[in-house]
Amino acid sequence: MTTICPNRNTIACFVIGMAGSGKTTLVQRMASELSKREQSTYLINLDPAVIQIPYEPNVDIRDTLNYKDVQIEFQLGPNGAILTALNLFATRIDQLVELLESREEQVDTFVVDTPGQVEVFTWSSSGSIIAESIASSFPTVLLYVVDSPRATKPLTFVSNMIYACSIMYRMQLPLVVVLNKKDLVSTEFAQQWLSDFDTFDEAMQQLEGDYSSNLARSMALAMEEFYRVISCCSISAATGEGMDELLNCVKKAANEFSSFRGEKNHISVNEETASLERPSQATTSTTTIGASSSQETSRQRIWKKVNQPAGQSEPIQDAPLPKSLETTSLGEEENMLEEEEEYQALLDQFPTRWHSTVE
Ligand SMILES: Nc1nc2c(ncn2[C@@H]2O[C@H](COP(=O)(O)OP(=O)(O)OP(=O)(O)O)[C@@H](O)[C@H]2O)c(=O)[nH]1
Repeated sequence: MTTICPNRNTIACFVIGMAGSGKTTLVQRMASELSKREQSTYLINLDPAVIQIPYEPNVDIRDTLNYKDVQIEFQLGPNGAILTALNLFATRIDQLVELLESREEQVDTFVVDTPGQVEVFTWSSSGSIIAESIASSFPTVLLYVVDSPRATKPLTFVSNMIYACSIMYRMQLPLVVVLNKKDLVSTEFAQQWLSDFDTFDEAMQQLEGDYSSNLARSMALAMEEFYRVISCCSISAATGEGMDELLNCVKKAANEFSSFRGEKNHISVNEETASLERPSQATTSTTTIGASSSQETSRQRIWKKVNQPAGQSEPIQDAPLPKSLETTSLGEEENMLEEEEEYQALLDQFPTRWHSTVE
């Protein structure tokens, strides 16, 4: 018996949060702070719609596909195009994981920047697939970035916390709440509201009588357990203040991930091989992880997930697969090859160019 990832030292951090909260600035800051500590980072941009980023990503979704082309090709609005771009990217997640595994020796932290439309990543099947696939190989942590000046309003604060809580439960990964922009506003208010309901209640009393204030108070009360288990830190991604605290929180969360997965993921060596196998090599494996059916390859599982309706976290067991992904007998090989080519042609509409500054 062995485990998938608990002993791996390279940590993966997904930086998520509302638009404008400072995710991209934080990714850049993490790279520079870790570099000062002689630790290397590997940066991944998953926002297909971003025009300019202030760091040089090692992997950039924009190299894989053109967001504008997706919008025109599938006649989609901006959010639909981001979602479709992520779906297409998710079909290649096994390549990404393989690439990250090949960089493991040189890299201390993978930092993943996500789209500003937070729900597009956190509530889509492709977002889960990408996060789960990386978490199946590396200790993975979610950094939920909060725009602190905006969160000074109690209602915005509690909405942010409910959102963070729902993301943690949906993605099943440890989460660190990062109160950003502390150079603009003291974040003490948030630390107090998180640790002491009475102080939050006092702030809410100023909105007394408002329907939403009563709701927010009861929600805050219900959230107390969540507040107890999450870790929280205050930083300024712009100035670098608080980064020591953040990096400590990341380490603790990664340890928590490792000990949790260490207990959960005791699976046989065959199963481990099957879960990480490249689709073309997956022919004789007879084991699988979790709820997936017994002879599924990783590509089959991904295909099912990408095609399942939004909001459905478990793969649909009988979701239609392209024939090329079904288990086939030797007699069907010719057909399979044809359909494999069709499938590949679909993917090849979007030129892939992984580039790496680590090399
Ligand atoms: N003062 C201050 N400004 C910050 C800080 N972090 C980010 N900003 C500013 O906030 C704005 C948004 O920052 P981004 O890093 O682009 O935020 P984002 O979450 O990646 O934005 P989207 O990609 O649109 O979701 C920029 O003008 C940043 O310069 C901070 O710690 N302090």
